[in-house]
Amino acid sequence: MSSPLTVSLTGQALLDSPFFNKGLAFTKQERDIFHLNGLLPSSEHDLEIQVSNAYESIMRQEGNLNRHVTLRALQDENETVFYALLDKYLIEMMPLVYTPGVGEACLNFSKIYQRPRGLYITAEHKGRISQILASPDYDNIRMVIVTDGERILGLGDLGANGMGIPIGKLSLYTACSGLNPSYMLPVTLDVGTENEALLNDPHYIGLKQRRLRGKAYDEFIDEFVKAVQKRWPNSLLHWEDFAGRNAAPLLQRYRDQILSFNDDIQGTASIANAAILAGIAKKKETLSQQRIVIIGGGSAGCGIAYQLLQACIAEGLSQKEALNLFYIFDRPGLLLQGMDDLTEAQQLFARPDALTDGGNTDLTKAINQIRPTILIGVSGQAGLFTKDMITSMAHYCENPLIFPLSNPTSHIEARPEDILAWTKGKAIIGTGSPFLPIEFDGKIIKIDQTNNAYIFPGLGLGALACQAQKISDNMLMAAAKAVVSCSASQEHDGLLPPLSAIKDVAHKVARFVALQAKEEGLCPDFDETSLEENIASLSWEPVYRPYHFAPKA
Ligand SMILES: O=C([O-])CC(=O)C(=O)O
Ligand SMILES: [Mg+2]
Repeated sequence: MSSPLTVSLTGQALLDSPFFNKGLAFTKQERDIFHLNGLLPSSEHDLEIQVSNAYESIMRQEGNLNRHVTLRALQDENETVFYALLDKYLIEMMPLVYTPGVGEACLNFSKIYQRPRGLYITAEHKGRISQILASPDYDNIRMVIVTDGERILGLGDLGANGMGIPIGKLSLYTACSGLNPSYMLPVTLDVGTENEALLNDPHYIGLKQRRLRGKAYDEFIDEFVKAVQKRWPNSLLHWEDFAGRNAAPLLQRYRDQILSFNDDIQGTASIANAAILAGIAKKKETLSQQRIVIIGGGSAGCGIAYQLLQACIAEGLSQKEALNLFYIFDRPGLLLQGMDDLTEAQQLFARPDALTDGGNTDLTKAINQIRPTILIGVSGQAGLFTKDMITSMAHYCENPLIFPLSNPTSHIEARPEDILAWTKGKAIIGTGSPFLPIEFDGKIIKIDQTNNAYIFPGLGLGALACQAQKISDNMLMAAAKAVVSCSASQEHDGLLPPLSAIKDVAHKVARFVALQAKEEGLCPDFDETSLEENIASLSWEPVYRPYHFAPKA
């Protein structure tokens, strides 16, 4: 039996606490001690029955959105049942809690909003952020997941409705790595929105003003980061779904000041890197033999390019030789040196020479000239990979690696069944959102969900467990290598380990990340023999522990 927990809540307040509530699983004795008599029907149910009831009530709902709402209501009622359910049915529940279900939830967030969870810090709270964080409810926080809602998946600016994302990511931290949910805080920085539909929607829950920009935005973010650092000096700040224009500058500004990472830039890059390294190993090739086209030069696209560039350099290429392998396309077409308004990240990859014959802006023409071996989509634009593009790619490359990574499913650049048909089953495919295996030519082909969910749970756990001062590029590379090594040790045909192994992956990622931090001198107080103990102290299991009552001190 697990060790007892001291609890000071009683009566309705105990039933209203999702972390402590056991619902019908409170024993007769607990019902006496915690003043629950009369508040619950007589029957005592165990966790197994509660999970099976919850599963049925979710599956009874029609469609992802209703199922997401039912799951979220369960999370707000009883976190033990919620996480025990995720444990048992992770493969079925992940697309509801996470992409694509969470995308639909964010689009409808104002309408499905039920109970508060996490913090909404708005532009009106400027000057008072520390006060908001000061509540004793947040004494144990070790992980803050923050968004400003400007680039929610591939859906764009959803303002405060983007809160679904940090909540969903937090759920996966616990489901995949076991991090204690009471140590995590989802935060939305509501600095306004440019989304006209939301500004005009009477149901919208967020601040109805245009986004803070420039100095006002920077000052607001700075107040928030400093308040987080002061309140929780040993915490990790996870940046999520900021627009390209802010994501990279914020990461650069703060990555050496506070333990932090940007999941869209670094987590997505790390998993794309893992899948690509596994893919080229399968083809018995090296990175230097690749030509890499990335469609979408935002945070994810440049992040992927940057980490692959490091991998090429580690393989022995000079920076110049390595840069020559990359072609990034964004709204103006192929990124070229001298273009106006390139971000710093884009400038590094801007090419010296244009393509000929319209290839700069016509993707099929570009494919014919570049003859890429790897095509990555992080554009957020559904259907951008056309049949012409993909058949051209397969014409020049026997087994092209094709990764339409945009989320949710409705925004994918091409559906895997089409890519398989257009390439006669030759393409090696990874997607950002989940797809069922596809039957092609009598064979069942697994589609790897190349999603940062393979990386961030273990990365966060590992960085906290070794008390890293910051997250280095090599720690992200170590995370990718951990995934590749899990994949190599499993019997399967895909590039990535099966999703069913995601917990083992998270623990291996955590170990690789912590050891890499140690090697780089980024965690001077950490002794690797205490890694498992440190991980255990951050972890939690969805089981009921016996409760002892003690009044609040
Ligand atoms: O949330 C996901 O599924 C992956 C991700 O970070 C994004 O698409 O922004
Ligand atoms: Mg994201």
